[in-house]
Amino acid sequence: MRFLEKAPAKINLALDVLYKRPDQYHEVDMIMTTIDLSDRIELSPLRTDEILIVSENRFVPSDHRNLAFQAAQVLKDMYGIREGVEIYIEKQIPVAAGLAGGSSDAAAVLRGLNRLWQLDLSLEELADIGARIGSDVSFCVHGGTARATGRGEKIEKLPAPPACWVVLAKPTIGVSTQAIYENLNLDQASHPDIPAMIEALKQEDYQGICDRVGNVLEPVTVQLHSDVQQIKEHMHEFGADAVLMSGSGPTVFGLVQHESRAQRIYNGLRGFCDEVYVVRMLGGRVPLD
Ligand SMILES: C[C@](O)(CO)[C@H](O)COP(=O)(O)OP(=O)(O)OC[C@H]1O[C@@H](n2ccc(N)nc2=O)[C@H](O)[C@@H]1O
Ligand SMILES: Nc1ncnc2c1ncn2[C@@H]1O[C@H](COP(=O)(O)OP(=O)(O)OP(=O)(O)O)[C@@H](O)[C@H]1O
Repeated sequence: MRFLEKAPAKINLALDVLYKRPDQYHEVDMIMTTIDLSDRIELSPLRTDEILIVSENRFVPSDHRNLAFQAAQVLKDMYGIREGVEIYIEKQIPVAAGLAGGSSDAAAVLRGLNRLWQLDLSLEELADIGARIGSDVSFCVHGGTARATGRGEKIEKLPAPPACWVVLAKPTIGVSTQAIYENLNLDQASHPDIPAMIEALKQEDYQGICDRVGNVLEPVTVQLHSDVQQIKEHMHEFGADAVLMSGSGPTVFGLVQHESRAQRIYNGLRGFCDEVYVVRMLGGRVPLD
């Protein structure tokens, strides 16, 4: 028997950093939402007691460095499971992009193994376990739209944004999340208004959401990689209603309400950027054109 799980990417509609903690992590306040760009995870029981990672994507590690491997290992250790599993990862989310691809794969493995191994854990319990693997994993266990605080592991559900299209453009550079946090100078940061963003979500106020997107990590990544700024400018030029870098980058997203506009931005950006995607915001409540 095989168990299938979808592992959707996330974007940060707002990302604020409050201070650096003694444990070297940063206290954050973020609004995250899942988008319709997903990896597919397939879990198959093995006769041998091992965790096997299979993926055709050459950037995906096939050993303990894979967050999906770590998710399976944590569950095995915690619950004394003496069964093996093959984890097949069909990768659609670009790697090291700021879209939480690895974290979402790990979250999908937690949800899937909870079923396969009949552990009967709640999403909250799985999210707590996920926090041991990475700061974005707890959010990815729940998906949807949420405020994430602490180092990212404290999750409060929020209403989904109004239906809209998301254009993603990833420059061909890799970004280390750790390096971006280390280069952040909080004295110079311009902080997004998180309560106002939450209010806009509650009011289903698309323009309000667009007006309030903000990411304190964006200037840090832009300083190191000028491509990110260029892509942002092109997205604005081609008519996006809001433009922001996701997470620690380097992927930039643009929001629009109409598919025709999304297509125009896509066509315009293809000239500058190899990896461009048009996807829907997940959990939108109004039918899209
Ligand atoms: C940038 C975001 O993706 C926004 O959603 C997250 O804050 C980062 O989440 P992540 O990639 O799951 O991060 P982790 O794997 O837990 O941490 C990677 C590194 O990022 C830095 N880090 C991460 C999260 C956080 N709240 N403060 C940090 O300073 C730490 O140096 C850490 O060693
Ligand atoms: N399942 C996985 N898929 C992709 N990369 C993985 C996975 N597990 C571990 N990695 C490693 O993690 C690194 C970061 O990849 P990932 O795609 O998760 O980054 P990201 O989207 O920037 O994450 P985040 O937004 O959570 O900071 C990669 O360079 C890769 O070596």
